[in-house]
Amino acid sequence: MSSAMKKRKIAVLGSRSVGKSSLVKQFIENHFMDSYYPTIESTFAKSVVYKGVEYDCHIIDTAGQDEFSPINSQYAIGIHGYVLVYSITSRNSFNMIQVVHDKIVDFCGLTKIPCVIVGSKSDLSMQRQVDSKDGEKLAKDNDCAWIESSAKNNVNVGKVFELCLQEIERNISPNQTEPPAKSCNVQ
Ligand SMILES: Nc1nc2c(ncn2[C@@H]2O[C@H](COP(=O)(O)OP(=O)(O)OP(=O)(O)O)[C@@H](O)[C@H]2O)c(=O)[nH]1
Repeated sequence: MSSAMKKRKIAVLGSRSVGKSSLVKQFIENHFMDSYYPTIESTFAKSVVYKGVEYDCHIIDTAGQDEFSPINSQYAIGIHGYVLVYSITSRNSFNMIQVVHDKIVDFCGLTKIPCVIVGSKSDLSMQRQVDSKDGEKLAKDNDCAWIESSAKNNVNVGKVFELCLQEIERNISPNQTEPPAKSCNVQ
């Protein structure tokens, strides 16, 4: 890996069982499993070329959050961008997105975080509980990108991480390498 490569740390958050690990595994390892193993936390690395620039991406797959989960400083400090995942089959998981988003924003004392909101399991349209329009509106209200994806069918998986890099670059000034949350004052 060239040292000139830009390092970008991305945290994947959202409720339990929405498909965070499946999304990351499909992106990194190009495979999907129907079985479910709850995640504690894993980090993956992959170099991604976006708009002709090579990025050394470190992706942190987190344990699922609920409304009572505190936002770990690990998910706030040193993170360049966020992938916030809900399942289109779970209204509760959709409602959690605003909660998690606001916790990060509060924790870091920022008004905006580089973020893509992802409606996962788009192949399960018969069980849909969240309209695409609701997803789009939530993203617009929070000035985030939005997309629906299926890790199972490998639909829009690469696009999720491209959008995240796009949001990061939109927020970062040229040559700046430190994430905005560096100023976050936590021991
Ligand atoms: N049909 C379908 N099922 C999916 C998809 N993505 C994940 N799943 C299934 O949903 C379940 C949970 O997926 P995980 O990727 O483990 O979910 P997670 O969000 O990482 O779960 P935690 O580790 O508990 O936070 C598994 O049984 C997956 O096979 C998808 O795109 N389509």
